[in-house]
Amino acid sequence: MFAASRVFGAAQRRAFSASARDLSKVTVLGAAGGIGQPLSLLLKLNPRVTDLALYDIRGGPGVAADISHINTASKVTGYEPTPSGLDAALKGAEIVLIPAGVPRKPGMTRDDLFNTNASIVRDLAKAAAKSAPDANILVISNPVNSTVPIVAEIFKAAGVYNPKRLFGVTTLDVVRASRFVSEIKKTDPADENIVVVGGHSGVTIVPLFSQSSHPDLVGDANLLKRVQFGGDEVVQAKDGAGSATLSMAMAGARFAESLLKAKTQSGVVEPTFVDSPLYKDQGIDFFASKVELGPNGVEKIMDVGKITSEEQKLLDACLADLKKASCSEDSLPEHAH
Ligand SMILES: NC(=O)C1=CN([C@@H]2O[C@H](COP(=O)(O)OP(=O)(O)OC[C@H]3O[C@@H](n4cnc5c(N)ncnc54)[C@H](O)[C@@H]3O)[C@@H](O)[C@H]2O)C=CC1
Ligand SMILES: O=C([O-])CC(=O)C(=O)O
Repeated sequence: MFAASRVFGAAQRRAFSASARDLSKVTVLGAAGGIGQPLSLLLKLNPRVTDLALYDIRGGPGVAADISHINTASKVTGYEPTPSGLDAALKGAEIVLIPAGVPRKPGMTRDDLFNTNASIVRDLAKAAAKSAPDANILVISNPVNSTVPIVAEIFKAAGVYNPKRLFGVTTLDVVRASRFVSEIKKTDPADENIVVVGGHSGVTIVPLFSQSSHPDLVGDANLLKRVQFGGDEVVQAKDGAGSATLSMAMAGARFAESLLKAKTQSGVVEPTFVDSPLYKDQGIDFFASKVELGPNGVEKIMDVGKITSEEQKLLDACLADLKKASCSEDSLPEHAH
């Protein structure tokens, strides 16, 4: 038997019993993909999820039929790739995860995905603005630094934008940084929680080791490169077969779990790429920093805090890059406006 109890600890199962009456519908758009399938699997194992809706332009019902046989309580439904299927998948969702879109191949940057993924995310955002305007929208599709602002624009155009409910999922950067540090320091990765701020590509990914229990790692060029270009490491190793999927599924499931937990618990904090006041005066509307989550989504956006001069240089490079990304939002496919 493969039970949720083997994956989730006793404390989580107790928390589940307390909140079992809460219905938590979670929708995955792009559920049959490399990320979508393991992400859906992990969500099926999460006792806080009561209703799992799986949508893809191909294969959603098949993945749903498969996952629905797992003996956890949640209901799993797969939807046909039609406008009404998409609307039904979204109706009543509390969380919508979006891993729909194409992944990188070696030699590509995340920005090279923009032309294809911007329109995919735009169309899904339009459907979400109509059928799940109050849901938390968790954007995984790359380039995250641009796809998140696209969702904001679509929700604004529909008159339903709530900045507290839109998140670019940068959790994989935190997961990687924590893992890489634990390898160097021979610690339990579960005890490491490295703060990563900025965005989700190359130099916009800024780990703040000075705020960890290993401040000596500031200036470790190899570690910094692994954190900033961890995605490329996987793209190269997969050699044309895509980018990170399994680690991303874990990271996406962790972020969804944090949001669900934050409905009933205070003090849940995750770095995430949100509509942020921190650098608006520099023309940067979206920025990832530590965010306290709550029942309404974003509860509190924290500033980057105390950092070293070396980290400040990394942050300056990040801000310059994010500023370029913001300026080029005018170059969204014209239909995104
Ligand atoms: N935020 C992050 O940290 C990470 C983001 N990613 C990004 O996630 C995205 C997905 O990656 P993979 O799952 O590996 O790709 P994949 O190609 O394996 O899966 C994508 C899925 O999206 C579906 N899809 C395409 N258009 C759709 C639409 N209009 N509606 C619904 N579904 C649609 C496809 O049918 C496919 O099943 C990529 O853009 C990738 O760059 C990947 C890793 C980490
Ligand atoms: O590198 C990619 O293209 C996928 C991604 O965002 C990551 O693994 O961090």
